[in-house]
Amino acid sequence: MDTKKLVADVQEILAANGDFSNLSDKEVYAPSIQVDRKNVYFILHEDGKKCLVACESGNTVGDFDAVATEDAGNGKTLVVAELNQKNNEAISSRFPWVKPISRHGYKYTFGLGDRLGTASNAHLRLFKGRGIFPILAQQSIRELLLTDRTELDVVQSASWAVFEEGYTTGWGADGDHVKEPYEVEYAVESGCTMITLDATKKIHNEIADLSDSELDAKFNALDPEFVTRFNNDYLDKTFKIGDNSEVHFDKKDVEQSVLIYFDAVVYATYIYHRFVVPNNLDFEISMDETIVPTTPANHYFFANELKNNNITPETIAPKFYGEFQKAIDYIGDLDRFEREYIVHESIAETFGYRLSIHSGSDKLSVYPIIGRLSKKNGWHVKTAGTNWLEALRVIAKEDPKLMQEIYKYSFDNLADVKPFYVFHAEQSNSPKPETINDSNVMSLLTDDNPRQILHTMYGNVLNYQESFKYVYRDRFFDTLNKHQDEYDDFLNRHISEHIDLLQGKAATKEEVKAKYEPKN
Ligand SMILES: O=C(O)[C@@H](O)[C@H](O)[C@H](O)C(=O)CO
Repeated sequence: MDTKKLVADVQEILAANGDFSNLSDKEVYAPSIQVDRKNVYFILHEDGKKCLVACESGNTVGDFDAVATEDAGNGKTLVVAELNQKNNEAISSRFPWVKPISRHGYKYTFGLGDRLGTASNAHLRLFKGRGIFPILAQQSIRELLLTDRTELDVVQSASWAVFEEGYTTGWGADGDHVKEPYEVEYAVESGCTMITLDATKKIHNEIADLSDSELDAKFNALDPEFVTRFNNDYLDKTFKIGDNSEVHFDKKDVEQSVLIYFDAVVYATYIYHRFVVPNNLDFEISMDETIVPTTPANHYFFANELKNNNITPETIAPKFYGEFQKAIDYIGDLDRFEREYIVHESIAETFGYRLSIHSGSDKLSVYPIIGRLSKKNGWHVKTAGTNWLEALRVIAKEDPKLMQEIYKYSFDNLADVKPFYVFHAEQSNSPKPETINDSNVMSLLTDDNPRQILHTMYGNVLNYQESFKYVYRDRFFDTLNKHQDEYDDFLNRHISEHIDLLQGKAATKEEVKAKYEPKN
C-alpha cells in the first residue's frame, strides 16, 4: 500500500473542486469521495480488495482502526482502514447517512435482500434518483440460518455500499420475518431500523378447517366479555372503506377473524410496546406465510384491533389471494387478485399504512395492478432470492460446468429445503441434471421449476462441504467476484423489470422482458 501516493491522491481531490471525473489514480472510487472542509474520505479499490482511506486532523483520526498511516502535513494524518464495524462507526459518525433509517414518510419502498453481501452497490446505482427508498439490508432469520451470515454482516455490507456509492438520501435495514422476542432484540442490536414481525405462529390457521358448529362453539367458549365485545363491534356490520369498497362481517367472518387473528393482534401489541416504541422502529407485520389467505374481513379486523390499541404499523403484508411462490411469477386469476387487492388497499389507506408484498421477486404480472392501485398511498415490495438467481446467471454464463454441478446438487438434495419454503418444483417436474449441458445451462435460469430449485437451495449450495472444504462456495465467489460488473448489470436489468412496472414506466411483463432480459 503506497500511502505517500494516497497523500498525493488527497491533494489532487482537494484541488479538483468537486470534479472527480478524471483523477489520476483510477483505484480511487470516485462516487465514494467525501470532502468535509479539508478532510478527505474515500474507498480505494486495490488488487480486488476495498479499503477506506481517511485524511483528517491527527487528533480525531484515532477513531479509525488503521492498518496503515502516513503524515499528510498541516497537522493531518492519512489512515488506511478495513471495512469493519469500528471503522463503520467512525465514518458514520462523520456521515450519518451511512447508517440505516426508518421508511416512515416514504411512499414507495423496496426490499432488496442480498443473500451474498455483494449486490447493494448495483442496487444503489439503480435506485439513485428513482424516488424509491431502498431497504438494502433485508434478510430473514431463515436466510441467516441458511447462509451462515449474521444480521450484523448484512447491515454492515449494506452500510459500506452506501458509503462507497455516496448514497446520501437514506436507506433501511429490515430484520425480516422475526418471530420471537429474542429475534427482534437481535435484529435491533445488529442495527436494524425496521422489523418485519412474522405473526405466523400466532395465526391459528387450523380454525379455517372447523365446521360452522365447531367454530361457533369455540368462539362462544371465549370469555363472555370477548364474545359480547366482538359481536357488538362486528356482527352483521358493514364497514364502508374508501370510495368504493366495503367489508361486511357475517357470523363466520367474526368468529374466524377472532379465533384466527386475535392472538396475533395481542402478540403484535406486545412486541410493539416492548421493542418498536422504545427503539423507534419501523414496524411491519407479515401474515403472508400463513396457510389461509387473508380475507378482506380478516384484514379489516386485524387493522381495526391494532387501531383499538393505538397501533399504526408502517406496513402490513396480508396473504393475498393466489400464490406468491419463490422465483416465479404470480399464480392465480389476475382479475380476482385485482378485485381483492382494491379492498386490501382501501383498508390500508383507511388505517394509515401501506401494503407490503412479500416474495416480490419476479411477480411481474401483478406489478401493473399494484402500481396503479397503490399509486396514491404507496407500496412496499420485498425481493431477495432473485438477486441470488442473478448471481447464478453469472455462474451459468462464465462457468457452465460449475453451474451444472450446483444444479445437480440442488436437484438431488431438494428435500433438505422443503421445510423452509413452499413451492411447486419437484424432482419429478424439473429437468434431470443429466439433461443439462453447456448449450442449455441458461435454461436453468429461465424455466420456472429449476429457478425454484436454485432459488431455495442457496444455503445448502453455499455451505456444502466435503472433507472440511466447501465444494461450491469458493469457486462460486471467485467466479462472481471476477465478473462483478456482469452481476451488477444482470441485477439492474432484473430489478428494473420490477420497478418499471410498479412505477408505470412500462405496461406489461412482456415489455420489460423484451427491454431488459440479459442478451447472452
Ligand atoms: O427467503 C426469505 O426468507 C426472505 O427472502 C423472505 O421470503 C422475504 O420476506 C421476502 O419475501 C423476499 O422476497
